Amino acid sequence: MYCICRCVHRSLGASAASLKSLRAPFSVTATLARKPSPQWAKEGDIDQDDADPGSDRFPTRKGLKNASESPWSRNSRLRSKYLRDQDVYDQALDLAELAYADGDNNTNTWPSDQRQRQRQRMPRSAFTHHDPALAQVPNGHDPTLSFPNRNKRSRSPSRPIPLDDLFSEWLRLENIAGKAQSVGLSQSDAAKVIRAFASSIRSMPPSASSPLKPKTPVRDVPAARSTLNHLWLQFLAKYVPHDQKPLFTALCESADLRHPKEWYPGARLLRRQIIMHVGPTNSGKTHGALAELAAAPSGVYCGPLRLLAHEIHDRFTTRGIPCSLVTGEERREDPQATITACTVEMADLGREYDVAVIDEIQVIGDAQRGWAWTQALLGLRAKRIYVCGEESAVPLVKRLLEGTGDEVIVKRFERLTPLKVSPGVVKNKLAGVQPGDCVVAFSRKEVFAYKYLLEKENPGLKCAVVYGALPPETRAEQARLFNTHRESGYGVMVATDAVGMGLNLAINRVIFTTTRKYDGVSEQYLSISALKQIAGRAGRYGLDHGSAHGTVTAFRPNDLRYIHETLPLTPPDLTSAGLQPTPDMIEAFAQQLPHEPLTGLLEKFQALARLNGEMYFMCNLDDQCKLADRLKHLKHMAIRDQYLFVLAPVNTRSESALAVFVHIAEMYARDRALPLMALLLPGAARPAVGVGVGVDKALAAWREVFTDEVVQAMRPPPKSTREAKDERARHVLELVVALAQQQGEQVHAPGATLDDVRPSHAFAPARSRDQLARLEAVHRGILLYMWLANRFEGHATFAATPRAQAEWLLRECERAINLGLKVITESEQGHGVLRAMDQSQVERDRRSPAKWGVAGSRRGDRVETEEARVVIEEV
Ligand SMILES: Nc1ncnc2c1ncn2[C@@H]1O[C@H](COP(=O)(O)OP(=O)(O)OP(=O)(O)O)[C@@H](O)[C@H]1O
Repeated sequence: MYCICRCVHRSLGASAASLKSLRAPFSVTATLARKPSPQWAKEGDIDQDDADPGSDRFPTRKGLKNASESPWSRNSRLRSKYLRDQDVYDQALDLAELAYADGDNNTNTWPSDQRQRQRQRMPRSAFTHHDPALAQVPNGHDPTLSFPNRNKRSRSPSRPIPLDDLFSEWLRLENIAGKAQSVGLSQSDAAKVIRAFASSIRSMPPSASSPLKPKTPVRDVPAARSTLNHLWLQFLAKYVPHDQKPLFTALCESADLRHPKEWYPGARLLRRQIIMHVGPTNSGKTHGALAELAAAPSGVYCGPLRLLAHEIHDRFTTRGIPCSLVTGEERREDPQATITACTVEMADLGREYDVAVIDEIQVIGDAQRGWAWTQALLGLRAKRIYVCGEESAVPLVKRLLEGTGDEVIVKRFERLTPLKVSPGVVKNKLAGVQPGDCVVAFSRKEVFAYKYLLEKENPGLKCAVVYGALPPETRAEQARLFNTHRESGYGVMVATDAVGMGLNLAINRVIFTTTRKYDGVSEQYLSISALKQIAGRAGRYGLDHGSAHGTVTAFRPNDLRYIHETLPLTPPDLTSAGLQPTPDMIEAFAQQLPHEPLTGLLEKFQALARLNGEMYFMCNLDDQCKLADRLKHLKHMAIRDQYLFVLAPVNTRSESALAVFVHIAEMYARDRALPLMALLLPGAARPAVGVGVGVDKALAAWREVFTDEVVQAMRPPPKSTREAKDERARHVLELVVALAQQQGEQVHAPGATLDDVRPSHAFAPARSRDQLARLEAVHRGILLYMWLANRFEGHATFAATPRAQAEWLLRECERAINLGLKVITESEQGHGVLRAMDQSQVERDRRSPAKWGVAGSRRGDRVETEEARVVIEEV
């Protein structure tokens, strides 16, 4: 008891007033601490992902250093990684004791990365804003129960669960311990408050209207979660230091996200007709919606990818229907157009349309991007909205629109061509791959390894490739090569799961190299939805793929078995839609905490946000927090601007991408011009500008990439005219001049003439995989620059680069990537990668044979079971 009191005392810091106000409640919880309730505090209550505390994944919040700056940050936070076992509360106390004994009471750690990952428990790579390829349902029931590593959030909404289990899950998913700490409680105090809360829930008098009934399994899980959230905030308020209560209340009000329908009064004034086109892939649901859009006097298409927005834009314009294009990075306004093709985040909610199309609605449940679909669904001002996607979204969409007065009509579609699962694996493995096949792997490395091996094994065969890091335009070009393989020779497509959305491919057979994918934490089986989406690419209706149906198969029997069992299943219904705070909300929130850096604001907003948990979840703000952490030195940059910056699509796992991001932000904060070229000089995977690159160097650098050899190798495109070349040359000159001016130099260097840079290409084509990766990074850098330039149009930082110039550079970069893909010949390294993969796969399968329901072990491709042998012989 003495220990406990000492911990509490110390953790409360030096403030006597706070101590006074907190002593009473904590003496109660300290008593409770002797009667732990392990069921409610078992493994997983607190983040378990054990990572290096010094790594970027755990940004340390150092913005405010002492109690006089902010009482919210004065208490110590211990690393929750220690708190993983059964009795979180006792351990918390022990650790607090240890920490204070070490004098380590300034450890200020906020494991938001783990928290969110635990919360969503989904493959992060499956749906990032860089590569939103395939929907993994982060909520709802996953019936692939016979397979391990299934989504841990999965549970049938109708199956009652014990209150204890629900509570444990809620603690973990909502990171309740973290939330308690974010309002100023130390970790040990937070643990005690949680226990007191648990106790109060258990002893609550039964009420007919409450979904929480002591000792009774919970039936309505979403409602129960929502009730817990609500009660928890009320409960927590009691432990907030007295002088902080008004602030706490005001912050809670600013973070109230319970009524998103009311955010869009314009849409609420309309009585909209929502027509849901649902069905499997390749069922014509988008085709039908686009036909309605084409016939409408005005309208908008909202798609999940830049690639799709471009495709729809091209489709309309080639048919003579004027169409504007709006993506985060590009804007091509046609004054004649009444139709717009855009990415869903860019949907204009201020404009009225006759018809709108929202594609791939199931992404509404995505942990990162779901908010954009929620916003489009609730906020679009269109008389008729066609909502296309999976059947799993129907119940959620209906619930979201209840009470809006909108009419919801559901039209169901069937696949236009049958999809068959092959009875056996691919005969002769790599040698058995034929033109029209799409080989699916799950990393860029594997894609190139398979490309190399397939081309080696099958002389004369060429492989097109598609993976997430490729620019959309390059993916489209690779798709074109594959679709015209009789002329181009690119008979086989090797792709990651990025192939699952947005490309019209004449695939006859999809071959899975594996059905497991690393999700950033561990290897998981593909979800039903992801499997269907990829497999469904086979047998595309209307394209000549050489068969009346599509086929799906695998190289390995285990994978084929998974496909056989999983493909007929129905994806679980989505249970909630994503929400994300708007810049206005963050700004209002920030006004109450004027000294708090953006990272802290985002963390606190998440901690205090109130949502209707029956229908909504808060989108993952991990990446935004990471980016915000990188901007914390820019103290004079307005919070709103910082927030807009951190919403930009940046690969937070790439240090060079982060460096480019920070560099642009620094230039912005100082109101300094930053021509795009300054980011792109050779060797400037990191920003080069500001380190004394002069005109001579710049010109030399340009000459380096415009070598005769490169120009010869690239050959001007057939359509290239003298004027086109001159235009390019002018761009180059302008860029050089802009760079020179930015360096405060005059342009007097010899060589600054049109002739010198004609015919010119900005980038040399990649000749190796590393060079290709560099070009891909440059491409992402250009896109980031364009994205920010669009948000901060007219600002001095971006004014130095006209949009046309940026687009030209983008196209040039894509050109170099496209050419690179044609000339790269892989080394033996590829073989090594694949062999290693193969071995580890075999090893894994051997270690866990029973999980398949396959009784037997594997040797290479042979499965030693009667059943499997039959399968193989059937081939
Ligand atoms: N009525 C039709 N006439 C001609 N082609 C059609 C028709 N309906 C669909 N298609 C073609 O069939 C293919 C699949 O259609 P669509 O893209 O609408 O399917 P989907 O169900 O939206 O599938 P996915 O989500 O995979 O794109 C497209 O190439 C489309 O052009």
